[in-house]
Amino acid sequence: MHELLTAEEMGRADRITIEGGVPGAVLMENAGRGVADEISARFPDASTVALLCGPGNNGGDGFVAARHLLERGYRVRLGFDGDPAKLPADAAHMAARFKGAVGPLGPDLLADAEVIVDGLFGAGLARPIEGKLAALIDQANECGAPIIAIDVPSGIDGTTGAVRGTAIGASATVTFFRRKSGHLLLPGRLYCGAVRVVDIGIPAPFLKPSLTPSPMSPACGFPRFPGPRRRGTKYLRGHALVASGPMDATGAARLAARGALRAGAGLVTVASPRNALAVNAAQLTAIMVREADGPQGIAALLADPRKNAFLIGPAHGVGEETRAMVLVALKAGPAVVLDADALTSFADDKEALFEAIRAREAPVVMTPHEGEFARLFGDVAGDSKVEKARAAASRAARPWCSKARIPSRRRTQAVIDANGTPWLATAGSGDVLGGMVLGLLAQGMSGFLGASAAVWMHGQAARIFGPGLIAEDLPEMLPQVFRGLERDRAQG
Ligand SMILES: NC(=O)C1=CN([C@@H]2O[C@H](COP(=O)(O)OP(=O)(O)OC[C@H]3O[C@@H](n4cnc5c(N)ncnc54)[C@H](OP(=O)(O)O)[C@@H]3O)[C@@H](O)[C@H]2O)[C@@H](O)CC1
Ligand SMILES: Nc1ncnc2c1ncn2[C@@H]1O[C@H](COP(=O)(O)OP(=O)(O)O)[C@@H](O)[C@H]1O
Ligand SMILES: [K+]
Repeated sequence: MHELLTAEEMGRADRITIEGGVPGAVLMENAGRGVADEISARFPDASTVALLCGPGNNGGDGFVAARHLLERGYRVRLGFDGDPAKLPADAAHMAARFKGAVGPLGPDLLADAEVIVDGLFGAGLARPIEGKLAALIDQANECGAPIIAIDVPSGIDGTTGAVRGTAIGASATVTFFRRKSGHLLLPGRLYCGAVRVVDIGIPAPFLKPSLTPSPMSPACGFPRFPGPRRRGTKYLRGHALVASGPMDATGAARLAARGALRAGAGLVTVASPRNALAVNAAQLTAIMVREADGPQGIAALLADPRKNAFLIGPAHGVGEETRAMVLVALKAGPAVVLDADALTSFADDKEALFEAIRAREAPVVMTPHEGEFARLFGDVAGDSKVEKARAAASRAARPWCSKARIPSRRRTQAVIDANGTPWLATAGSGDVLGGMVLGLLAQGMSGFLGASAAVWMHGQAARIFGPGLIAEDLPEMLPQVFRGLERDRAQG
């Protein structure tokens, strides 16, 4: 299951199911029982469970879970402060069916809890949590007992992943029907723990996956992942070209070039300014070096149609020359990856970049980090990163990639990466990512799939290496990433 839903889409799924004849109380019963099942499976030996129930249907799920836990022999401490008469109908029904004691929502609930169930707020979170409930959330987080969140940790926006006021830090989250985008987007992802999806009886045909983002995984298109052909040559695996910065800033291009080579490009060349030729040549072996000064130099190299993918930006320098080189490349035939300085160089002339992108057919992938994104697309509207990314993509009207979120030209396709690790927060890791995208485009992958696959592989490489990672390590982990993919494919 790869689809993700926004809170609004989930509400629509509920409504359509209920209108189709499945009572809301049945959905809530299934949801709450799913939560109780998760507690039973995870904590078979616990005796005391505290349930925090809020004023909406998330609280209703809590009442259902409490009833099942009571029946299974757990000692249940349920906190609910509201007026039962003001609960939504299904939640009120479930509150009436719960026969255990109900106490106030306060720190006493947590005193001897071995497990805490968070049913304060789910999809209906409408504003920042404040006052007494915010304090209770902080106390729950600090008390040391594991917390199981119902649907989404209270305080996390299920669509954007933003923290509203404060938020429950869950060990696990039990959600219903499908994961929501807020389970994957940062910072939400860090508050969810393991996310388990429970089937509550919403029929799958409701889904129009084209309207939803997807968590990125090999199943999102890796069956079309390129590899060498049995009787192929290196020329059939593409020739990637990377523009080097000046003499004192060449490392980024070499990192990217190594990423492209390890990602499988048949040939990789660093296009180097004359004054940096010796530095580059002294540090490259399988990767070639060619002289290319300014836009004419790049145009001359790209006149060879076998050079089918070009990356510019990492440590390239911001200014008129970089701008001119980007425009030359966009006029030529290869797939183009724009990163870092290649993007910043257009901060004051964005439309020139977008026009040049719109005027070409071959793929363009942009890999801005947050700062670079803001320089080019700071004024785009949208509540979530996904919406902002989609708005930006439609402005440039091309597939693009923004570290960890990749929408395409078609508004319908968006992917959120869930594979990255904080070990990637190291100088030059983004340069390697740009090179990996380049290497996949050189092998003929589309902009969208190439960028998606590269971001996933980048995270996977970092996971395999683990602690102590530096950018140079990333390309060297790719053989293991490929082996893992082969293994998964062989095992079906
Ligand atoms: N629909 C279905 O069939 C199914 C739904 N299911 C479950 O329902 C959940 C969604 O339920 P929901 O829509 O009732 O919203 P929920 O998250 O309980 O909160 C709304 C309440 O909180 C209040 N409130 C909001 N923010 C607040 C704040 N900061 N501080 C204080 N108060 C705040 C808000 O007040 P208001 O904004 O109206 O003043 C309102 O009273 C969903 O996550 C899933 O668990 C499952 O059972 C499957 C079947
Ligand atoms: N804490 C983190 N968790 C997951 N991924 C991260 C984290 N920090 C950085 N990354 C990833 O590392 C890369 C850093 O890119 P960037 O900032 O452009 O680095 P550089 O310019 O040094 O090459 C991006 O792909 C980003 O998503
Ligand atoms: K919750």
